[in-house]
Amino acid sequence: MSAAVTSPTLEAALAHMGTVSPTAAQRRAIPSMRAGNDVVAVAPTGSGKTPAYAVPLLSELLSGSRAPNRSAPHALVLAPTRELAEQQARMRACGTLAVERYRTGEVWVLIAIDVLARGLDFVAVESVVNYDMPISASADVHRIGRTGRNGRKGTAVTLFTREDRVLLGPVLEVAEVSGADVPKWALKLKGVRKDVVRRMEKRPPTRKGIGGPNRGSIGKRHKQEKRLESGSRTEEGVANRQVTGRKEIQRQGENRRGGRKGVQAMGLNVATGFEEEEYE
Ligand SMILES: Nc1ncnc2c1ncn2[C@@H]1O[C@H](COP(=O)(O)OP(=O)(O)OP(=O)(O)O)[C@@H](O)[C@H]1O
Repeated sequence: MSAAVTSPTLEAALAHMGTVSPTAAQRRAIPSMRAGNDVVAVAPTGSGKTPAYAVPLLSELLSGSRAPNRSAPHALVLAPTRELAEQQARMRACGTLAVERYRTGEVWVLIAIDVLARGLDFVAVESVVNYDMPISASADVHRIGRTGRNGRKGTAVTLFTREDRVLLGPVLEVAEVSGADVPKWALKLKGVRKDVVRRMEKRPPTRKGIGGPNRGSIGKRHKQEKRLESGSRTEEGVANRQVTGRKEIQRQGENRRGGRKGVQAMGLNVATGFEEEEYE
C-alpha cells in the first residue's frame, strides 16, 4: 500500500486502520488511478473498493499538486443511492446509537433494514440473518455482504415461509453463481415473476414481531432472554428460538477476493430443516 501513498499523514491513517497490504482490487486500481486513468472497479462487496478510490484521491489532494485555486472543489464523491446518502446523514445525525453500541460490543445483534444495512461496514460481522426475504439478488448481495468482508469468513442464513417461495429464486441464484451447492429441487424455483415480486413489494407477507412466540408476557420474554444469555449465542440458535415455523437456507464460506463480479462468494449452501416436497 505504501508504494501508492505519498503522504505520511495518509500512511499513518491507513496503518491506524489496520491496512497492511493492498487487496486485489486496490493492487489493480490504485496504480492505474495514480497514472491518471479513469477507473471503474468491479469487485465483490467488502473487497476494499472504497480505499481503492479514496487512497489515490487523497494522495493527490495531499500532495498539493492540483490546488491552483484553493476555494474551488477538488474532488466529488457520489453516494450510490439517494437513500444511502440520506441514511448516512441520518446515521451521523442520530449519533448512530445502535450502531455504536454494536461497534463497542455492548449489543451483539444489530437489526437493520435494507437501506441501513448497505452502509454498514464492520469487518468482524460473523453472520447475517435474512429475517425477511430480500426482494432481489442485488438486495441479497448487499445484505449478506455485511459479513465475510475483506476476505474473512461469514455465514448467511435466510429464513423463509411458504409465502416467500416466489422470492427464493434470487437468493438461490446468488448462492449458485458464487459456487455454492444448491439442491436440485430448489433450482426449479429460480424463475421469479416480476408481477409477483412487485405485488410482494407492495404487500409483503404479514409477520409476527421479531420476538415471535415470546411476545406474550414480560416474564416469558425475560426467561427467554436469560436462556439466550446463558446458552449458545449462535445465530442459528437465535433464529430457531425467536422465529419458529420458518425454514432456513444457510450459507457459509468466504468472500473470495477476485471472485465473481459483484457477488459474495460462498463456499457452501446447506438447506436445513425443510421438507423438499413442500417446495416442489
Ligand atoms: N488493504 C486493506 N487492509 C485491511 N483492511 C482493508 C483493506 N482495504 C479495505 N479494508 C477493510 O475492509 C473492509 C471492506 O472494505 P470496503 O468497504 O472498502 O469494501 P467495498 O468493496 O467498498 O465494499 P462494498 O461494495 O460493500 O461497499 C473495510 O472495513 C475496510 O476498512
